[in-house]
Amino acid sequence: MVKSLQDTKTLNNGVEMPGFGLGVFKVWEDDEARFSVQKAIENGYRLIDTASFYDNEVGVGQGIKDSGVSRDELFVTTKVWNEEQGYDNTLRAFEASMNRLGLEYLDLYLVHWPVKDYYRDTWKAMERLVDEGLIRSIGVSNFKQRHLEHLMAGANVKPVVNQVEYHPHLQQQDVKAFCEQENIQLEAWSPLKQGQLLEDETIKKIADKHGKKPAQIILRWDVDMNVVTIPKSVKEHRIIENSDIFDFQLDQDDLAAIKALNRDERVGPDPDQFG
Ligand SMILES: NC(=O)C1=CN([C@@H]2O[C@H](COP(=O)(O)OP(=O)(O)OC[C@H]3O[C@@H](n4cnc5c(N)ncnc54)[C@H](OP(=O)(O)O)[C@@H]3O)[C@@H](O)[C@H]2O)C=CC1
Ligand SMILES: O=C1CO[C@H](CO)[C@@H](O)[C@@H]1O
Repeated sequence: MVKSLQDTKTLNNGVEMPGFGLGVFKVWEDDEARFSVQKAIENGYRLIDTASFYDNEVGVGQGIKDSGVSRDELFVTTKVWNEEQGYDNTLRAFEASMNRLGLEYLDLYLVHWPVKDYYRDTWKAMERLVDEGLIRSIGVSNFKQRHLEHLMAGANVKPVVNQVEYHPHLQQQDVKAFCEQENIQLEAWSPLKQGQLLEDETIKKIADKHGKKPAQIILRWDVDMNVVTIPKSVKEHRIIENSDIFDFQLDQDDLAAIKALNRDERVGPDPDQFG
């Protein structure tokens, strides 16, 4: 169980991954990405989640350097975008991401979406990059059980993480259970449903009960569900607020009330549309 911002999960390859981090989707300006990343790290975050699609890897890399925290204390994730998939393309995309980030090695590289006919070749390239010592761990994002099974049937390396849309309105019971069975760490994207869950009456009531903010209730729930979470904010006070979730506990009534909020409702695409 993660009990502090710095606590880690042990992945299926033995690597330690922070249980909580910063996401930077829609932080389109490098200066803003640089600021958020620097502030997050200064305030104790150790996991940063970007993607080549977010077009801010340069800013993320600068924020990491500005923070002054040593590279081996940080856990940096980026992702290979859909148009970059396939064996040779992935090798090229990885090199380009690393040049933008200005890093010598990457902690976690994810297949961003299970693009039909490509993701197995993408994976082969990622396995090669692990062999070459350029990436510590590889994983996937937006994979359903059938995608994971298909990938693993032809893989030498098992994915360590599956990063999926996950929040009280989309509790992903099936994929969560499969990942738990396979020892693949689930990671939540859009944990706040891009802000849409912050006005939910049930969440607000639980927040009032604990003297916390709605975002903190949702993020604490992620931690309790054993799901790594990466809320995005570009505001320092929210970056701090989002991580201030380790001084209280949700009780059984809270957990039951949040469980009942599930509607299987997405804010992003359904992975089925990629094949
Ligand atoms: N693998 C994938 O396909 C995907 C991965 N992701 C990853 O997941 C991360 C998180 O998801 P994301 O889509 O950004 O959405 P989130 O669910 O993290 O919500 C972010 C929104 O909530 C606001 N917010 C954050 N904290 C608070 C707070 N305490 N109080 C009020 N408002 C708040 C932010 O505004 P403000 O910045 O102004 O504070 C922003 O508008 C992404 O940044 C990205 O790294 C996201 C989508 C898809
Ligand atoms: O990472 C991402 C950001 O969000 C988009 C949709 O909301 C996703 O398509 C993309 O995977």
